[in-house]
Amino acid sequence: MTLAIIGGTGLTRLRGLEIARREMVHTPYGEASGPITHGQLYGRPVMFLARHGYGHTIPPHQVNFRANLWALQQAGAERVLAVAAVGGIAEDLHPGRLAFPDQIIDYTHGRDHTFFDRDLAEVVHVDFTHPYDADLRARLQAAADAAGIDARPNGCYGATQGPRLETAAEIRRMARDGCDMVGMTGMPEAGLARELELPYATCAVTANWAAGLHGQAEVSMADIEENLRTGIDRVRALLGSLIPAL
Ligand SMILES: CSC[C@H]1O[C@H](OP(=O)(O)O)[C@H](O)[C@@H]1O
Ligand code: HPA
Repeated sequence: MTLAIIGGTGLTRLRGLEIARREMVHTPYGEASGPITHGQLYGRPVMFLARHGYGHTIPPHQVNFRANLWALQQAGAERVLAVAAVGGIAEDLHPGRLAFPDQIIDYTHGRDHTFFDRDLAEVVHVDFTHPYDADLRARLQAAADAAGIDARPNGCYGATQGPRLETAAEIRRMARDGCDMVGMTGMPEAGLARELELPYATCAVTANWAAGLHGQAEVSMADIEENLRTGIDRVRALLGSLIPAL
């Protein structure tokens, strides 16, 4: 099963990927964030797409999620691993730690969030009780354990609209709602993957404490960049454990 990796903030290329070709897929939903890179990583076929573009120029609310997911499936992806930077809300989601969320709450608005809104013979409602693929999550956890990487095996991802960060009150509300982490791209990405029946899981990389937590006066972009360097190194190590075992 060919794995597609969607790289988020801090992961715009896959180190070690032996590139075979780049493919620009034109979709009925417009252009994806960029070409899909096909290649071999650890001896397995892998494709890669940078969610915000290869130069990180597309803000979260303007990502064409429909085109991205559609393009990956057209290009042959059979499962999708999303890498996503998040702010930690739960006490144990400290900067640098990885997590494999098992639930999601959608606080986004105005995004093109479904494939089922045109040329329908009938109205379609997909099941989304468990938004992330259990098998891929289990493989991620096994890979983390095998590589000695400390990762939270679950958690609820709260997807906000961005591009601004949240207020302290918004984060307190999200904590009351049960969110363990906050990011800006988890939805509609996860929902669209489900509509296409693409198994989908997220490796979240904690970049910062979410707004207002642990006495921080403001969220510092410099801290985020530094924490992401450590976090993304862990993601690369995780991929080195995950992919050969696929
Ligand atoms: C302050 S960084 C915010 C930026 O990082 C995350 O991107 P991604 O999910 O693609 O890794 C977050 O969603 C925001 O877009
Ligand atoms: O604190 C955050 N909020 C939303 N998205 C994020 N992505 C990284 N950190 C954050």
